Amino acid sequence: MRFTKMHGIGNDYIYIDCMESEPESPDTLAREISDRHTGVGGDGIVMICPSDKADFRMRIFNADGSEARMCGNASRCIAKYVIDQGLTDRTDLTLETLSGIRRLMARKGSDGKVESVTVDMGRPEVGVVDTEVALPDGSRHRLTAVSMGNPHGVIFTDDLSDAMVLGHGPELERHPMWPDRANIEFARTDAPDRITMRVWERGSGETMACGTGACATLVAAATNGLAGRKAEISLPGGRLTIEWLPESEGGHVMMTGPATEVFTGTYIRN
Ligand SMILES: N[C@@H](CCC[C@H](N)C(=O)O)C(=O)O
Repeated sequence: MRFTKMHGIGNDYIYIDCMESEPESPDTLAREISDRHTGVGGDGIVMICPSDKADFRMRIFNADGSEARMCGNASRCIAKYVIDQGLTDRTDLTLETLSGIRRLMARKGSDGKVESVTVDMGRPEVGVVDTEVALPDGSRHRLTAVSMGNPHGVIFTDDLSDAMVLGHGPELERHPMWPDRANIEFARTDAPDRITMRVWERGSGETMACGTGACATLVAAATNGLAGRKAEISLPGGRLTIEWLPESEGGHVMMTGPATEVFTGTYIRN
């Protein structure tokens, strides 16, 4: 099976061109091929498929085989893939996801390849705001729930240590407050337009970046009065610019960041 390894600020997936056919059991494939010791290694797989509603369709599976409804970093990488591979000659595209249709606007660099992409991530849905969650170890965390088409719990804290992220992320992901687990963001507001965060992703563990997570964090920060509606979000793998447009302009969240191809290869399924 041919694949392309790509990443969006370190959030790495194995991209499979499914314009002709889809692999069997993509959930099992995602678990096998994402393994960093016995597979290619990645945070999951992304399938680029034809669509009858948009220019292309995305399916994304986390490293544990669960299918996700949306992925910000993969949306940018798909724009790069389909444009650089000549599957389209347009740079303003639509992408069907399980959470609806998203608009991708790509910019090319001097080498003619896509360098950065802005994604219209749609309207966020804010759930509980600044609610206390208690864990069995006695720790208490205040979180704000935001859906960016997938579920996020954002915790504002100055403690971005491993003890916090790796120690509490797994339990918070599976807290009974979520019907279907959630992605957990640990964020510190450095200024009204600058936020630093780490993310514990549902189904993949800590990743270098999460596009939907960065959007959810900006929305949670603005909702809690901790930031304005536009900020640069720094993640372990790099930076994204996130803007939550005013209600008068539709209230959508716009995400801008790079997309990078790493290598291509052939995976032999046993
Ligand atoms: N890394 C992604 C989100 C991937 C899916 C997520 N783990 C989920 O299960 O919802 C991003 O860049 O948005």
